[in-house]
Amino acid sequence: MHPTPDSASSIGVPTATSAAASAFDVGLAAELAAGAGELLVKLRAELGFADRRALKDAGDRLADDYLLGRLAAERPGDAVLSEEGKGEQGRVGTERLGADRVWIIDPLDGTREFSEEGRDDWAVHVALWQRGLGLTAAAVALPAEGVTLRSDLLYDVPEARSAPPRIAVSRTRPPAEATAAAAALGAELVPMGSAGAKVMAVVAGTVDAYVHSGGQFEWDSAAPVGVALASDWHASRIDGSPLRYNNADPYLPDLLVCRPDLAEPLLDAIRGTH
Ligand SMILES: Nc1ncnc2c1ncn2[C@@H]1O[C@H](COP(=O)(O)O)[C@@H](OP(=O)(O)O)[C@H]1O
Ligand SMILES: [Mg+2]
Repeated sequence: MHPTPDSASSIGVPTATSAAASAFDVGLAAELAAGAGELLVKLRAELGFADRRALKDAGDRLADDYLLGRLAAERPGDAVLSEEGKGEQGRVGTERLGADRVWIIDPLDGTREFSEEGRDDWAVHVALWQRGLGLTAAAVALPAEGVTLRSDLLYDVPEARSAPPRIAVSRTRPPAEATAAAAALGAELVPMGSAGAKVMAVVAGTVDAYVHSGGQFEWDSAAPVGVALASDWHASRIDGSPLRYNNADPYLPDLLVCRPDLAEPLLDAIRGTH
């Protein structure tokens, strides 16, 4: 049973998810991501953009407190890995390493863009990792667009376009691999903030690929990758190996998310740069 997509807040159509995925977990992921997103939209309106540092800090704190509070209430037996969390719930925590169910959350991805007036490339990530199964539920809210993408909805891979491919990259640190891959494929680079916003631009068909390297953590990609994989988009490390989550060290420095037909050409081009 899948929730009916609400046309105002969701795109995509219901999809068959793996038997391991619980509709309740995906529903919670989407509710929490959208709920944190609403708080962040209000905060932006209240604080304004005069003090960007204060806005970023307040946003991180507000969304993290909300998500940790709701997860503690709704799923008290589960562990959490959060960018903002501290101690057992943060990057230095070890409790999650023995847990069977771990929520991997990025309360505010694209913090820089969140603090810039008029930008909508920022996101809230909520994913569930389960031992032996990997990512089984995921939601990415794009609050400034009023959209939440989720792993129980299908985001169809469109027909290949005849136009040159478009590759999303970090606005502030576009990796050399992406520049080289773009040159090899005659592709155009599209600078954008937030890992979540970039992966969602891929599954929405706005761009054809997202290439990142040079540093990132599990929370930056878990929920976006969970959404993309559930709809059969390609997601891997840039050497083609699988993305693995809930590692002792959550550093996960690179990824490629793209249309399946572009995976091999892009991986070949990236390999050529190494
Ligand atoms: N070299 C790096 N090291 C650590 N984190 C990085 C990184 N490059 C990008 N990221 C993180 O990945 C997210 C997307 O970055 P970008 O917009 O540059 O593509 C941001 O998450 P946060 O906004 O949650 O910190 C950013 O901090
Ligand atoms: Mg992030």
